[in-house]
Amino acid sequence: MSDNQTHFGFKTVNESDKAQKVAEVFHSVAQKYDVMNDLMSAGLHRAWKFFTIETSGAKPGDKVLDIAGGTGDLSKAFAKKVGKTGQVWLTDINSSMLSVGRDRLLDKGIATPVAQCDAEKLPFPDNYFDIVSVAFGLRNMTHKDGALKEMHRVLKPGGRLLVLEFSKVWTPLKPAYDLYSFKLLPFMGKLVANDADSYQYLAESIRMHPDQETLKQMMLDAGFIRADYHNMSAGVVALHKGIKA
Ligand SMILES: C[S@@+](CC[C@H](N)C(=O)[O-])C[C@H]1O[C@@H](n2cnc3c(N)ncnc32)[C@H](O)[C@@H]1O
Repeated sequence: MSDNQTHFGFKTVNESDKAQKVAEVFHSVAQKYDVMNDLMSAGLHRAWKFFTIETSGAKPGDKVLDIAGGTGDLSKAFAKKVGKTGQVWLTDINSSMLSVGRDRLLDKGIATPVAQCDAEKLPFPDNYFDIVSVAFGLRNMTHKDGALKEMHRVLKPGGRLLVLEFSKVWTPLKPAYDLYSFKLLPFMGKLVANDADSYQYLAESIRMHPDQETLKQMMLDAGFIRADYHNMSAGVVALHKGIKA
């Protein structure tokens, strides 16, 4: 792959085209995103997110940045933890996902700052947040190393990064997981969201994402210390955590 090319699922595309293609996926799925999440994971994504929040150690008064926050699941849970003295920023590059998220939070009585921004160019000062989270977002970014450096920059010394992402599944489960991802997922996407292609991209992008050890090394390379991960559901997802020194 040449310097200015990257992956969009299994396809090789110009770097300049990837963000647009990812944007089309999330504009298309935004309205059905939450129902599809529950359906595709049989509700498990709730447990993965619960574990993420508990691992973060968020406490009253903390400042939290939820990157690629989409429809706001993590922001909602963080807001409860940090209370009125804390701050949670729901951010995402995609206006459709963000407006679903903002409305959901407002419906729950949570008034939190919302900002449309690219994780690769965060509009926040250095050393500002106690916690940065990114759930199922890193996989979609063009320059993952640059995004990780930005996450490191905006964290205070001692601050934590939590990356919740699909990862490499336990090998004996791979055939069944492949069948599920490449046959059933696009079928469900077509049925519920009238969009098989976006869910085909989901399955492909998961396979192209760095595995547990590679992502851990990428976090260390971005400047994090004590980077480590915890597999969930046999490695279907992993929660990586790193600290800014
Ligand atoms: C699968 S959704 C995850 C939403 C939410 N975090 C959750 O766990 O339900 C991925 C999100 O990543 C966002 N995203 C993709 N590239 C991004 C980027 N460069 N910067 C910020 N957000 C991005 C998409 O717009 C989308 O809302």
